[in-house]
Amino acid sequence: MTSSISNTPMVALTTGEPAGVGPELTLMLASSGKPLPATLVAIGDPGMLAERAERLGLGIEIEVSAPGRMPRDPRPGVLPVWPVALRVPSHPGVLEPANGAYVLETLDVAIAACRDGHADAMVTAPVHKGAIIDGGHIGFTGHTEYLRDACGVDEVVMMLATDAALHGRVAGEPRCALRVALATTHLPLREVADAITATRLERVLRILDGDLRRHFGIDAPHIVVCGLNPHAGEDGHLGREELEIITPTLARLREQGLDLEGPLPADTLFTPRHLEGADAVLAMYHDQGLPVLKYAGFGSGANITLGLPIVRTSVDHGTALDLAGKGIADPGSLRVAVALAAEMARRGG
Ligand SMILES: NC(=O)C1=CN([C@@H]2O[C@H](COP(=O)(O)OP(=O)(O)OC[C@H]3O[C@@H](n4cnc5c(N)ncnc54)[C@H](O)[C@@H]3O)[C@@H](O)[C@H]2O)C=CC1
Ligand SMILES: NCC(=O)COP(=O)(O)O
Repeated sequence: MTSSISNTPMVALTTGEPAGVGPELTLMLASSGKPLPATLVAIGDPGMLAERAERLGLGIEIEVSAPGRMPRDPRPGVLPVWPVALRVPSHPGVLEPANGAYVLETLDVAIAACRDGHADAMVTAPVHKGAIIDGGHIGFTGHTEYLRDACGVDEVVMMLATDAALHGRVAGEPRCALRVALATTHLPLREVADAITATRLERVLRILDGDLRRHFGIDAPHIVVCGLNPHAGEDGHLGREELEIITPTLARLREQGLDLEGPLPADTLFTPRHLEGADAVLAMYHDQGLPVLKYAGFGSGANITLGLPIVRTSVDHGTALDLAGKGIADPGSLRVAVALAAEMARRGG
């Protein structure tokens, strides 16, 4: 048992799709010389990581440890790695679906470490959903849903936040401080409306309210909720989900003490007047909320899975295959995700 929350939290960092930027961002972070508020252990193929470090001229030594164990004396310039073997060799920018099983194994190692108390939190570098599915893992849609199932909970909530919004409520927060949670995650747009049920919305809002208190120290979160349809349905003329599902669910939860506003038309919700005083926005679907978030702070935000019994954060971007192996991808979001995971772990997970 190596986790020591009273000192520096121990963060297990999965290195993600091996053909993407995850391995090099991990190495860049570990070799930057800038202090991190966590002790890092990377999970991935040690040979691949050593090869990428050499390719990019990053002066960092890979030190293999047995999963769950840390070197007694973590040293600068040395990255501890819990090894998982690639299934086939990996080259930057070239997807190999056979490595889907490798990627999922790195997640399993991190989840087990968090559950067994060997790590205080997990941070994930990006995976390529298509490659994992093409590798035969048909039901895979993303870390969020994989973690939900692996941790045996009914519902989780994906929330992304810009850096300024990550550390609790700050007086005079800049306008770009945004937390955006999603009522639905990775599913075809065609299926979104059917997925917006009263049961799902109620679970999502309870998790969001509870985890804003637990992880972000916000006592009475004010949550602003988007409508699903244009103009929030225009009184039923442009869709009935607001009248039949969203409005009644919000009313029921308000009676139980949640501080909810909406449903508001999503096109004008993301303006200063509505965002002022909002602790989070609940968007109905992925591309309703995330483009705004990424416009406000791409590269310096983080993705948090709410509703889990463990702490998991991630980057705000994907595998960036076009940049892989070139050493030009920005490690900013990974740094923010590690710092946030450490902060959440210190708050008690
Ligand atoms: N947390 C995760 O595992 C995530 C995984 N993905 C996956 O990534 C794959 C590619 O998705 P895309 O939609 O193409 O998004 P992407 O984020 O990989 O790329 C979009 C654009 O942003 C740029 N970009 C991404 N990360 C960057 C960084 N660190 N520094 C500088 N520029 C960066 C890319 O070069 C590209 O121009 C998909 O399979 C998707 O499912 C996407 C988002 C999150
Ligand atoms: N766009 C965010 C995203 O796709 C992240 O998904 P996940 O793998 O963290 O579930």
